[in-house]
Amino acid sequence: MSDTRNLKYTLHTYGTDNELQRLGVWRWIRPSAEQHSVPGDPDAPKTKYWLVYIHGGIWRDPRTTHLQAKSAITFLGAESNRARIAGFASLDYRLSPHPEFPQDAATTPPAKLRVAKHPDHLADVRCALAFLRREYGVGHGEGETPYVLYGHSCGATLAWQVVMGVECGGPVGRDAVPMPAAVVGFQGMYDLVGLNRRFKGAYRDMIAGAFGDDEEVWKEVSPVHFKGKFSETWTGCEKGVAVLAYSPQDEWIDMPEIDGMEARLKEEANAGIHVQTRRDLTGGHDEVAESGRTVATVLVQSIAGLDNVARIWKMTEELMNERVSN
Ligand SMILES: N[C@@H](CC(=O)c1ccccc1NC=O)C(=O)O
Repeated sequence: MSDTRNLKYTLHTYGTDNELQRLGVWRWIRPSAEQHSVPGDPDAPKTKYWLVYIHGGIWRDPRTTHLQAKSAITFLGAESNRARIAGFASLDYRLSPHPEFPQDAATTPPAKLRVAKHPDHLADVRCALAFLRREYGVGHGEGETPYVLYGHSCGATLAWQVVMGVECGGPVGRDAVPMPAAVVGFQGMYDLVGLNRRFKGAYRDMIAGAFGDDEEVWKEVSPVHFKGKFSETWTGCEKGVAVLAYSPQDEWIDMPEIDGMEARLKEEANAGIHVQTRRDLTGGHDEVAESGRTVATVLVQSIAGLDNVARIWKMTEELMNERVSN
């Protein structure tokens, strides 16, 4: 099953200030053949998706890079998946300082310095997504290829912040950032204040390293406390899915983190937000991200979730048309 021979990897830079303003793309080597069609199933879904990853590392860990996506990509890079996956991308973004990896600002070239502060991380993620839209046609508009945005830990936070439209200035306007078809969070951080409180302040320094000391800011950027409406900021959400994937063996992120996000999203169930929650993954916090099999399985299920939503829309439209013609 594991195979990247069918894929060609390209490293792109989407910014010039820092070496982490880069992203990896894996595309099928042979030009896209006709879609496979499943014999006998006229309703077989035909949509292809890009899969776009945002890694975690609590906004600061230089050991985690876009290459973390590789293990799942090797599982999904089998020729048979060409029919459903348009390509893979994985983003790096500027990081905040990490106390175990100090840098000397006097001697380190600026492009290598890890001194990002919120909203730098998010501004980079948005630039990267706008880059994918320009260069690869990834997006939610007419003629664009839809994508699944998946993230691990703070990567899941960043994915939701894209959807929330958290203010971050930066060079990319809101309209340039394509909205995903699905948002998939693995071991996600959704409530920075609540998480830190439940862990008795253990995360204070890590979160402050990225967001500063003001807990009001932490709250503002936390998807659980989003004051707006996901159903309004997430263009196309009624045809999309939100997936919360969680392994209870996580030593860093507890179940209430998932419960809180699920409850927040379900507040908007009637406004078109479709939530799928899995609490049965296995492995510790980082193990989930490193397990290509686990990540790949959830991504395949997310695409199946999108297919279900598409099928329901199609049935509804057919029923409506019948009514009109009767
Ligand atoms: N390995 C990371 C720790 C880390 O990634 C982390 C720790 C606690 C809760 C969430 C984490 N990662 C989220 O992106 C570090 O040492 O900075």
